[in-house]
Amino acid sequence: MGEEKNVLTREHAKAHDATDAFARYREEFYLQPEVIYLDGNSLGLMSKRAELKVAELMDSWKTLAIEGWTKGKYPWFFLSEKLGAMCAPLVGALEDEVIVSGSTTSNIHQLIATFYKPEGKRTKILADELTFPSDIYALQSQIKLRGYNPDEELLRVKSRDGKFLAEEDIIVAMTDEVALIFLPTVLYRSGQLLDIKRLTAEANARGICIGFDACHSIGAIPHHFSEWGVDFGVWCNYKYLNGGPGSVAGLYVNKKHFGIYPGLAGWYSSKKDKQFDMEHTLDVELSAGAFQIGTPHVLSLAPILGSFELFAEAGIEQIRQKSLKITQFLSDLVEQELEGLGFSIGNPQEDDRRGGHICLEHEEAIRICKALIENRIIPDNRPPNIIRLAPVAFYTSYEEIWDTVQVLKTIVKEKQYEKYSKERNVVS
Ligand SMILES: Cc1ncc(COP(=O)(O)O)c(C=O)c1O
Ligand SMILES: Nc1c(O)cccc1C(=O)C[C@H](N)C(=O)O
Repeated sequence: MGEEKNVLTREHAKAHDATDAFARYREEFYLQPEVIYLDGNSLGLMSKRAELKVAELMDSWKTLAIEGWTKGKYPWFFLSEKLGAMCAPLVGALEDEVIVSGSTTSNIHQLIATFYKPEGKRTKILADELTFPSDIYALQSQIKLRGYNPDEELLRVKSRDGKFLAEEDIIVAMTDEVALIFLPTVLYRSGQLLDIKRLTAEANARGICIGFDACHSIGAIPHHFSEWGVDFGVWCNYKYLNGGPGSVAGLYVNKKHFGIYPGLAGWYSSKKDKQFDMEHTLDVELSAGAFQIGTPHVLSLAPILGSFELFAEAGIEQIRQKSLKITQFLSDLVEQELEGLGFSIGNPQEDDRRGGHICLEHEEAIRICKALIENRIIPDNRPPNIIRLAPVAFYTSYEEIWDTVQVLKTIVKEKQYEKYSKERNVVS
């Protein structure tokens, strides 16, 4: 006799919520009434801490004006570095290996412009065919700027199944023609978590510079970039880090590269005590701060200040444990409650192979998403057939997960989705 699996019920969800150490953090966020928000992998919710810091930074502008650069509770001139130090534990780096600056894509440009050094036969950039389009556009344009043809120099490791990447295939592609490797930590559609440590070791062994786009892992998964020898990393702060729409992004550069001249230099690349000498010779900052360009977006930095406080209090390891438990609960409920309704789980099941969102596959993904939204459950969808559901440690309850799966069952059983068009929304 096979082991009888316990049937999960709403009572199980309630029991998990009753013992969830993160339940108390829900009151730290503005939860929309009667809404189950599962799109934190695209845009995180506003926290009351974030709101407070925006008010404080606005007040510093009001009361200090130009003196706000060096006076007040959060002197603006040093704010990017302060936030970098607060973010460092989330990527496993030294405080001065991280800076909060730019946007994800502009930081990709900055770091590829800095570290892509095509020479002789070593001219290729190794990426992958599943990576986020903005990453590819940035890589293509950077290759063109060097006078090379991206069709020849940009390599994209193929997926064997259209969902996942095999580390073996990536390693085989690390030939002596590769000048730089740029990969996601977590794939934005399938939620696959790559073996960053292994890939970095293999790249280092071959003398190839390797960087990662950590948009879908930072704030949900612990990293040890510095210890692993990762050369550089980029990420946005508006997803799991709840920094607000369009919030300033983050980047990491390993200390072994300190002193390198930034590919995209500006006066904020300068050593702090030299910047206002106004010399035409840039005295490059000996930290990740060298990869800033211009004046920091102070009011967009403000919410991140509040949000990072919550991460410091909660701890990324504890956040990951909640995330693993609640995404597993969602997966188990999908298997139990949605059998025979055309759904499949599209992300890896193993804890050490999955990120913070569940990739739920269905041929009617777009229309089911529209029906979920009408039921006030907020996911998003991605081609070809993916509904992304991201339970977030800080503000998602187990009972919300139970309710979500019940609504999914009703939407499909009653064919509620049939009333919607098959076209995706302009922003999805
Ligand atoms: C993996 C990944 N890389 C890059 C981007 C682009 O980021 P941004 O628009 O902030 O430059 C996103 C999200 O939009 C993303 O998910
Ligand atoms: N950056 C976004 C935007 O400017 C508008 C709407 C969504 C986004 C996102 O972050 C999408 C997200 N990176 C994704 O994984 O698809």
